[in-house]
Amino acid sequence: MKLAVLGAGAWGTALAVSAAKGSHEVSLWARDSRQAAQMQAQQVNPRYLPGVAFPEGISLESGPLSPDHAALKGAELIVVATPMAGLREMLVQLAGTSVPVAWLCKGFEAPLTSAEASIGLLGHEVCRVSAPKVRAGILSGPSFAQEVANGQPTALVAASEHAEVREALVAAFHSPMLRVYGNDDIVGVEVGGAVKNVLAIATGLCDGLNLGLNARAALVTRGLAEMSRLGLALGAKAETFMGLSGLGDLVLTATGDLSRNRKVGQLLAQGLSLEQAVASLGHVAEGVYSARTVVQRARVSGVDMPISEAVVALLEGQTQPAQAVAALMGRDAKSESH
Ligand SMILES: NC(=O)C1=CN([C@@H]2O[C@H](COP(=O)(O)OP(=O)(O)OC[C@H]3O[C@@H](n4cnc5c(N)ncnc54)[C@H](O)[C@@H]3O)[C@@H](O)[C@H]2O)C=CC1
Ligand SMILES: O=C(CO)COP(=O)(O)O
Repeated sequence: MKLAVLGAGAWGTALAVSAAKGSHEVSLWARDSRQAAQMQAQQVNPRYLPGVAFPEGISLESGPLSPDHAALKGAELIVVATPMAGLREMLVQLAGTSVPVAWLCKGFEAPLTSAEASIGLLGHEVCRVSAPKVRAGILSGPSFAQEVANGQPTALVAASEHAEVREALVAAFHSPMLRVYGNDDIVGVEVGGAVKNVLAIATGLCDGLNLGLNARAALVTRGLAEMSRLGLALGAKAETFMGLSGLGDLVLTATGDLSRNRKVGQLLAQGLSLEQAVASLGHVAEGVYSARTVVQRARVSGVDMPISEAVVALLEGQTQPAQAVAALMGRDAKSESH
């Protein structure tokens, strides 16, 4: 199969490597032509995935993306591997394609304007307005790029309302060490992937402040409850949150030290400013950019998300960690099912 992977960060590169090891032909597009040249020369991605040698079958591309770009020639599946901030721009270029398209980004797009009514969108909502005819989906689930690139066992979820997109993702990426499950609930899968990043900032803070393992388990569990409430309000199925992109990705990201979102929380706990924490990562931490929208969409839907609210207040400097903990612990007693 021939694939185009648009975006040569850690995750796009890891999946390109994984697919090429499965004897697929992969065009890996980097927006930075110097980065593409460096990868071509070294057969490794030194900036975003050092130490992982490219197998045969990966060709490097760059230059402004357009519908007739060489990277897309003959592709049977197009994978957008940019952060959420780049998704719309990519989809606009892909609006006329008849090839299945899937993105890897986990988050809400930032609101397009600063107007109060402007609200951030999930990937499938961005696609609905920017490339409505494209048959699209998302590949998500608990997966640190480094482990997938190492060939360590991983399970992903391919979510789309189109069977053809789910099947293309399975054909491209399912392999002996990478299981790809199908799911038609793209809303639930996208909400899971976006909200777990915000919750991982919370558990990173919790662990950085040495609040204890009980506190972390409480954040994960009550975080799952608020993720599910938002998902149901946006039209997701409840069972999706017990799956790979819900509980699975939440556990991985909230507890795994390879997580960039968790790292942001840990660095904030050490006293770094948000700007310092983000700058020290060298990679995107989508929870930082999605947190405000998670809370905004919850408010619009009448959904209570106290942990996400606390993360926003911390990120925006409106509260300090000790105050946030006191506010969460001081909430009225209530039934666990609410
Ligand atoms: N790294 C991981 O383990 C995983 C990442 N993801 C998701 O995949 C997406 C990409 O993450 P990574 O590859 O890890 O990020 P990264 O930070 O390693 O690399 C980001 C890449 O996107 C490019 N980029 C940044 N802004 C762009 C824009 N506006 N337009 C086009 N290209 C742009 C950068 O040049 C870079 O090549 C994120 O939404 C992330 O949440 C999902 C699963 C696993
Ligand atoms: O999505 C991920 C794991 O599934 C990666 O998480 P981070 O972006 O926090 O590193």
